[in-house]
Amino acid sequence: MEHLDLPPMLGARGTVRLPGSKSISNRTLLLAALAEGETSIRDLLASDDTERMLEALQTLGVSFSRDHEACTCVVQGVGGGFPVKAGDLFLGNAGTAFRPLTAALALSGGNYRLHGVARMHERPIGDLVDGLRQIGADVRYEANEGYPPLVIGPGEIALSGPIRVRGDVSSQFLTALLMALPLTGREATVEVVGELISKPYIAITLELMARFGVVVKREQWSRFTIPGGVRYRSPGTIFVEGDASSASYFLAAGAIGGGPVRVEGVGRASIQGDVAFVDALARLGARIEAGDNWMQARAPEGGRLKAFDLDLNHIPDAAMTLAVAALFADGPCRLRNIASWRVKETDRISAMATELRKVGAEVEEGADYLRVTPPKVLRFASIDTYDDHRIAMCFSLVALGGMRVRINDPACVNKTFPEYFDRYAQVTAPVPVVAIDGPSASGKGTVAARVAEALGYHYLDSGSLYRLVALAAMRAGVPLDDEGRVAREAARLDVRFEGARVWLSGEDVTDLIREEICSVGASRVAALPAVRDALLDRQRDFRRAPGLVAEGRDIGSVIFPDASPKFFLTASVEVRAERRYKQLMEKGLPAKLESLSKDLAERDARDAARTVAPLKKLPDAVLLETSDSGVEEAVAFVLNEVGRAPG
Ligand SMILES: Nc1ncnc2c1ncn2[C@@H]1O[C@H](COP(=O)(O)OP(=O)(O)OP(=O)(O)O)[C@@H](O)[C@H]1O
Ligand SMILES: Nc1ccn([C@@H]2O[C@H](COP(=O)(O)O)[C@@H](O)[C@H]2O)c(=O)n1
Repeated sequence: MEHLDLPPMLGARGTVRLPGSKSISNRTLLLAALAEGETSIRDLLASDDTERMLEALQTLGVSFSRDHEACTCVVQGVGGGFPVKAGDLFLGNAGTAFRPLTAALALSGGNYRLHGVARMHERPIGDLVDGLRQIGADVRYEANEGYPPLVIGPGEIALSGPIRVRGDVSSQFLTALLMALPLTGREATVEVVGELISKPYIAITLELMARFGVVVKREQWSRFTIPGGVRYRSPGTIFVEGDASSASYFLAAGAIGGGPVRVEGVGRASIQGDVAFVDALARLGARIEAGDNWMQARAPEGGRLKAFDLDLNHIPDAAMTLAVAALFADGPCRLRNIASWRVKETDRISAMATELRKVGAEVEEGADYLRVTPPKVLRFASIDTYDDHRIAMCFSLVALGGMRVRINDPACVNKTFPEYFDRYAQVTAPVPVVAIDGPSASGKGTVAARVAEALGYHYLDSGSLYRLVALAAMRAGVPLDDEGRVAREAARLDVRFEGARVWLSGEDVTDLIREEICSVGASRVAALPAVRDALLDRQRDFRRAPGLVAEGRDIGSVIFPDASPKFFLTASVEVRAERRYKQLMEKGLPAKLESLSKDLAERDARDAARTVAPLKKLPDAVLLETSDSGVEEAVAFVLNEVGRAPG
């Protein structure tokens, strides 16, 4: 499976222009299609869910033209029911397309089949179908009672009493009925059974219907009346607000990562309920500012977010972002009244609990709540995303805790925000890595350690890990060409670095691993792909704030390909052999110049010839030839490239 590795971040700061709201985009497309006249929709979201809606409308005989660059779509309304009276519609996992189209097609007098991806066929739709059947609609289940796929025929529509629909599973059932009922041309009343959840989404529906000329009379949140004889009429041009749910990731990034992070395209004047996310974030101590169409978040005065216990029924989607923000709170947090999570793209309560535990949180999962106790230290985790865009987006925030995180199947964000990770990269600052690769005894270690000290960064001598593996394998009697067994030694290496000293299973082996037997052994085990794999994460874990200087053979190519700057440090083989000879003599270790020179040449040849992560100068690495220059000059050169004057 594809994955995206996000490095640990130093913080977040900047401005993001948001893509159009999914909820507004798909409602507006349907209303524009059903309306009389031409509607120019500006700032329309381009994502999987809107594509499914547009494909369906095209199949149903609605014509439109799109300017992808300008995010504009001009829809020629059909002025009532759809002209095409038969069709097979695939709607992916787009609830905002599936539910409203079900109701509109049930009142369009044709024969249709609606289906989607496997998960869509697990998401309940029975309450909507029951509501439609009350007025004579012909809607049948193709497979499982209460779930898509659906088969729709021309029903005998009769509006006598109020239509009763449950409001406590998904507010989209009510939205679907409300948007479709004007197609009957008659007065219709809908009564909500049970407590209506996610009310702000109904507010969006009513607001958009009003913009298309149909004003619904609302009594509390339990009774809605559509007047008789009304028709949708195009408002001409309509602007789609930025997506308030998508804003939540960036606002949380500002609150966790210092900020300020500002989002543009949605603000206090929004019709989307999820703008209330900033109020929740303010309860966590984040410093919030907002205007009509922008919002901004910064970290709390004291830096850390406050623990919370909140009813989040009104912002179910943005609430997922708070579940991840809880990892950064100063105590256990409770997210309440979120039962609707269970019937979304996946069972979000269960999925979030599973993934939060992976990064080290203690999580209690209830039927309609989550209690998240933040870990003392975040753990690296490979986050499964369950084909759920919001899980991918909200877990990207883990990297702001200074811990790298892997997001599996990152393309799932295409559902609502295809450019999410690009925008995320624009407002986050990864922990910097300076990479120094080069052949043996070129001076990488000496230079890298000095540069790290000057910058106040951490230091990784990756070669010492291969030396340690060779030593551990030799001690365990494992032949150095037995890839599986050597890799197991690498995976369970019990190693501790303390300043310049290295400890293997409690023993100081600093000098031992510098002996030629370990040098040669290291270069042999380093050619084994399974061994390199086993040491990958161990090396990546060295990337911690405020930064890292790492040296080896594949730092710039494999371990930290995003390192900047990268150096290739080298010197002639004769010069390097002499340096190594001198170095070993000074340490009182045995050495012969001729055999050192031969060994170095052989190691270099082996390192350069191996199939995995061979030693080579990368096109984006700066060459540093030190045959005729000293350590001070090399250190000054690197610091200068890093943008820091040697001092
Ligand atoms: N530019 C230089 N001029 C002279 N001596 C140098 C220079 N750079 C490093 N040295 C010396 O060369 C010796 C070998 O350097 P060092 O151990 O840093 O190399 P290395 O590339 O890290 O080796 P290895 O790959 O084996 O770990 C050290 O004693 C160091 O002081
Ligand atoms: N990134 C790296 C680092 C080292 N190796 C191999 O380990 C041997 C010892 O490394 P030193 O830097 O301590 O000399 C070296 O000869 C390489 O074979 C590596 O493959 N990748």
